Amino acid sequence: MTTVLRLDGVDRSFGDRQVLKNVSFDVVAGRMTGFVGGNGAGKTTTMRIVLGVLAADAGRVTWRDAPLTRQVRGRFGYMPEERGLYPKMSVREQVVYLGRLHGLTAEAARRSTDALLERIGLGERGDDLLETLSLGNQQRAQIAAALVHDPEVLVLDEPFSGLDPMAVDTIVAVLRERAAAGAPVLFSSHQLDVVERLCDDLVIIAGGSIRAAGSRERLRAAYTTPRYELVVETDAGWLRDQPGVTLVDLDGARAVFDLAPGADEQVVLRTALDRGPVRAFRPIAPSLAEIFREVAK
Ligand SMILES: Nc1ncnc2c1ncn2[C@@H]1O[C@H](COP(=O)(O)OP(=O)(O)OP(=O)(O)O)[C@@H](O)[C@H]1O
Repeated sequence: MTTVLRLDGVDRSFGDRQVLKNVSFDVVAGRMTGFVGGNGAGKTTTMRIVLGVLAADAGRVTWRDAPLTRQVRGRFGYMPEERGLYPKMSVREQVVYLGRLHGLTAEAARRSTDALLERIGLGERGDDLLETLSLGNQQRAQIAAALVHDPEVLVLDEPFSGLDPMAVDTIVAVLRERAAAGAPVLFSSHQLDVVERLCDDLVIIAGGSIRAAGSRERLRAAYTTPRYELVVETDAGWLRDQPGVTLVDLDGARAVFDLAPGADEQVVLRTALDRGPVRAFRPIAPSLAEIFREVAK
């Protein structure tokens, strides 16, 4: 897996308040990286530094092992937190304009804009002024603006906020296509369910420090105890006395429990079978919300 974008020891203060502390993480080619943190954790500040809108006090941001230049950043697709399309310009006109700014010919910019607007469900609204669109549709237009020049990497600040579930699905599909075609996507969000569905890699920030980073599977394995669901036919209360078992939830014949490191789930299953029929026995993957609570404490 090739790292394309790397942050290495980035610090940033505003006045005497340090809001980023030694921020380091990698964005890998072809993958979707979710950048997750609570309000004020430092996501926007980090993304602004990546895009060169803000300078870091210390540390480096590199692109394919070389310092990030203005020219390289020109090949980035950016959706800033403050958005920034013109309310009084038509959607198509300004997406074309942004494509031209990024070096596309007029013809290429028009073609790319029309295809994108169609793809994200704004085909019929292209000639409308941005300000006449609903907030969700304005957000779709912002996504089109970030994608028009077929960027090599996408850096998106809260791309899903304000979108209805159908719009989220559309945008998720478009971003997945881009990632699969080679353009990695770094996106911030505090909608953990969306991040969970979308990202391959996760970076969790809290209080300006990176608390965890890596593939979703690795983080799942590293930060949570193995959890299982067992459904039997009679009361499952006997689980309480099983070595290594901590009951999380017991509802008659259904139990959810954590298993201590080294304890064998097969032993629990065999004990259950000795006592009668087993209707279900399965590991439960921890949700991203649980991992987040665990590492952002
Ligand atoms: N220009 C600025 N001047 C002073 N403080 C700032 C500035 N920009 C950000 N901050 C502070 O830096 C901290 C990190 O803010 P940032 O916007 O990066 O967080 P965030 O993770 O994007 O939060 P949110 O999810 O609420 O947008 C916050 O405490 C914020 O108040």
